[in-house]
Amino acid sequence: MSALAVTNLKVRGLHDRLITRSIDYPDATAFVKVVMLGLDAAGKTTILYKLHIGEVLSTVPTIGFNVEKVQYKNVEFTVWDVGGQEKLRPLWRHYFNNTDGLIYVVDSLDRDRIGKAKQEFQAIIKDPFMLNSVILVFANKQDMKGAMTPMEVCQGLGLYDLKNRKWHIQGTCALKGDGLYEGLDWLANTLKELKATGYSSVGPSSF
Ligand SMILES: Nc1nc2c(ncn2[C@@H]2O[C@H](COP(=O)(O)OP(=O)(O)OP(=O)(O)O)[C@@H](O)[C@H]2O)c(=O)[nH]1
Ligand SMILES: [Mg+2]
Repeated sequence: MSALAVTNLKVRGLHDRLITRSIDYPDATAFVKVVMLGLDAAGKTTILYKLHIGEVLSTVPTIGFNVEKVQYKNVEFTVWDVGGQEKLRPLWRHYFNNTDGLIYVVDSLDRDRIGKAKQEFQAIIKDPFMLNSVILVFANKQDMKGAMTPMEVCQGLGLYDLKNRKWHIQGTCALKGDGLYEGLDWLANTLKELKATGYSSVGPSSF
């Protein structure tokens, strides 16, 4: 867990859900909490900082979590990036409460572990705290030769079999930033639509 993440959490953390204007992004009018999960080395931390500061940082495997705010249009996303190593996965469920959306990141080059990625994914979305959260899958590392296409990742995770869930898959390259904002666009629009239809997500997001 980085010192930066701890500082952010303590100073800006839980009170964020209670305020209507953000210190970080004063023009934001909607606030959502997103948890970003996936197997180790899928690219979660790279994605988080590409979105947060627009740069590719040199990463080390995350022990614990990073949390940062990202604005897209009028929406302020609080994105929790949780370490994906096997020994850390039992801790994922501690981040599920009050979550509006799941971003599940897959290393599209890692054909050997797509079965494991599916197993972990299915366990997350069946958790009682995640039953109402919308699902955005990033089929990451699309820049790599031999990477699975988003459709292959979709089949690999069993997305087509999901019933009564809002989901979307997006091919991404975190290093270049390709696809990341398209994914946030879908998340923002989908959460807005749900709110407009009176469907209440578990989190107190305020569109
Ligand atoms: N080629 C390529 N490499 C990427 C991409 N995204 C991330 N990587 C690389 O993948 C490696 C792992 O990235 P991380 O962001 O640390 O992965 P993580 O999902 O946070 O891993 P954990 O913290 O262990 O769960 C790093 O060397 C990144 O530079 C991508 O889109 N393309
Ligand atoms: Mg990480």
